[in-house]
Amino acid sequence: PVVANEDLIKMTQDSKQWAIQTGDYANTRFSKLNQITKDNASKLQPVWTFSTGVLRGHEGGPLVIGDVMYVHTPFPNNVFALDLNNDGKILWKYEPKQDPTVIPVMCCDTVYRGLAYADGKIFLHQADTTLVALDAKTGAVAWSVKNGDPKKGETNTATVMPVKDKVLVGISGGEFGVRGHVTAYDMKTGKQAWRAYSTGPDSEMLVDPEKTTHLGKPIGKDSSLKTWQGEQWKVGGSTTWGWYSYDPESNLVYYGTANPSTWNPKQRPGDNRWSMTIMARDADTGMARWFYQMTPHDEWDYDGVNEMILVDQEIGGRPRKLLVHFDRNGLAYTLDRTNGELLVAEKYDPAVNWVSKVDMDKNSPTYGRPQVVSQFSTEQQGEDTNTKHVCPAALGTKDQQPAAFSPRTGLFYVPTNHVCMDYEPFRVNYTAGQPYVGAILSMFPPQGETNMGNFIAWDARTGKIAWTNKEPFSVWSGALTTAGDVVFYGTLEGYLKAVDAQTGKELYKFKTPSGIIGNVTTYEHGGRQYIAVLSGVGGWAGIGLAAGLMGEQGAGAWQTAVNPGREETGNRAIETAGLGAVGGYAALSNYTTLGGTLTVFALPTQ
Ligand SMILES: O=C(O)c1cc(C(=O)O)c2c(n1)C(=O)C(=O)c1cc(C(=O)O)[nH]c1-2
Repeated sequence: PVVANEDLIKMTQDSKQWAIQTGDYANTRFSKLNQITKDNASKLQPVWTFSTGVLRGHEGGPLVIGDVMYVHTPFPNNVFALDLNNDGKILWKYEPKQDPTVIPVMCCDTVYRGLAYADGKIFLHQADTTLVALDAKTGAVAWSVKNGDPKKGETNTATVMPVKDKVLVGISGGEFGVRGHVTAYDMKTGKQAWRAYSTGPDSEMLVDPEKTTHLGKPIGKDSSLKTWQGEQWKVGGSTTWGWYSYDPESNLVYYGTANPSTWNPKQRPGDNRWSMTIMARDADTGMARWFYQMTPHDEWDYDGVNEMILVDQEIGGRPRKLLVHFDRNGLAYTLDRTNGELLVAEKYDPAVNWVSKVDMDKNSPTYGRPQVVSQFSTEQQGEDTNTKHVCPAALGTKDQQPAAFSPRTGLFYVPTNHVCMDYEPFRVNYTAGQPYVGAILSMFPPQGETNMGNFIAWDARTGKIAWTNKEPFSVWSGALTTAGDVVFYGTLEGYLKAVDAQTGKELYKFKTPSGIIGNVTTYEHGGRQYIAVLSGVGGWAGIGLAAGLMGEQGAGAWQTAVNPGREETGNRAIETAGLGAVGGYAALSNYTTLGGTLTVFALPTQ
């Protein structure tokens, strides 16, 4: 057996540090720190700031390891080690040289969801898929390896997941027909240990047709190949650009796969397995234990990559080991994480309309499948037909912005999008390294409403919303919850907000220099609790600002680059640029502008 990385597990249990992007292996984003409480949070103040020098979208957050904070930037993926004993003085920086031609191959801004730490090293997975191990003390390169090829559309935005003696990484490029995979590299040397594809032959997917299960049944031989026409799985997307969780007890890693390519469902008949799937794999070998495909034969771009939150709660009086997942498709799933049994699947936004419900009858032939409402089926409405008012929009009821869980309230705190879309699929041909999208989109709030976001509290045992805070825009920032019964999140206009975990009541807000799409973190240093967040507007929702697509010229350039032969013109060009985000989030430019800044908050000292 491999020696467990006890070190990192211990560090994630020490709330003074923030040792992994997800807060802990279970992805709860809960901190035991309790100096800041719901009774004093109104007194919070910004106490220090740091400019990253980079303008585009800043996702993820800083790590705190001992007395050092590690801050990353989007492309070009600079890394700063800051001395917390010396007002954030720069101890070292690492500035990788990357070919800028990777920028137009990134679908949804040049974001990076943050660094990882293990074994005295900082792990950086660059936009161009170079994975680098840096000495945490000096910034010297220990090793580096290439995980993909941007010339084929392969890029990276996800963080690295260190598990035991390996680091696990995903790949982006679903909008370029990239075939998704997860790859494990040896932590000490960078040598590849295993790679598990999301689609294709059993041997390349690391599945056992008899032992790997789907809803309790063996997946059988060639389970992926049988659900694609011909060799479409080779350019069928199902990338792995989201968050990873790990359960040391079972040694299973959990993550989700993204949309099948193209976005035109008529072009790829079949269930397109295993796109849109929650996967549980053995961390040492990569062998799959169980799968659950949430959206077979996707018709809306509802990537299944959002975080899997591992919690132990009682359901029906019985303690269960749960996996809770807020999917892009608008359904929140509660599963038994040991075997993939489906326990709860409910809408976490009442606006969701493409699905009536998930079939929960174990004896039904459609068990576990969403029941699609034909009016909102982009396949049934047909190619070159604009299917109107589908909710949620392609960016989902939630996208990459991770939720948090408090064991004190038993509730999940979920940053959400409250956005609908019109979706017109059209025929595209595959060319390596070129956009392979095949749909024209526009986005807007649900009919009769104006708010494009909600921040909600969710009970995963019952599948019910506990409370909702309306937000003018999608909440694209990851939540944090603490033992002080406070929940923190950022908004696209740039506010850092603290709310009461029980009621959602707003306790504090502060407008940072730019829109927030980063994840809120906390740490303790010198006996004081700090709250840290990166601002810097961007991501898919903020792509209009981040990539300069707002005006006619910017939108026009986007149309030629992404929709060649199917360019929209005039107002419609602006409305549909950035796959609908430019029009949908146009009003954001009234509130904020670009710029990467770290802002750190604390209570005043007496
Ligand atoms: O299919 C893919 O490979 C892929 C990659 C990414 C990415 O790497 O950021 C996003 C998406 N898809 C996507 O569908 C999406 O909504 C999205 C939002 C964001 C973001 O950071 O704001 N990235 C991505």
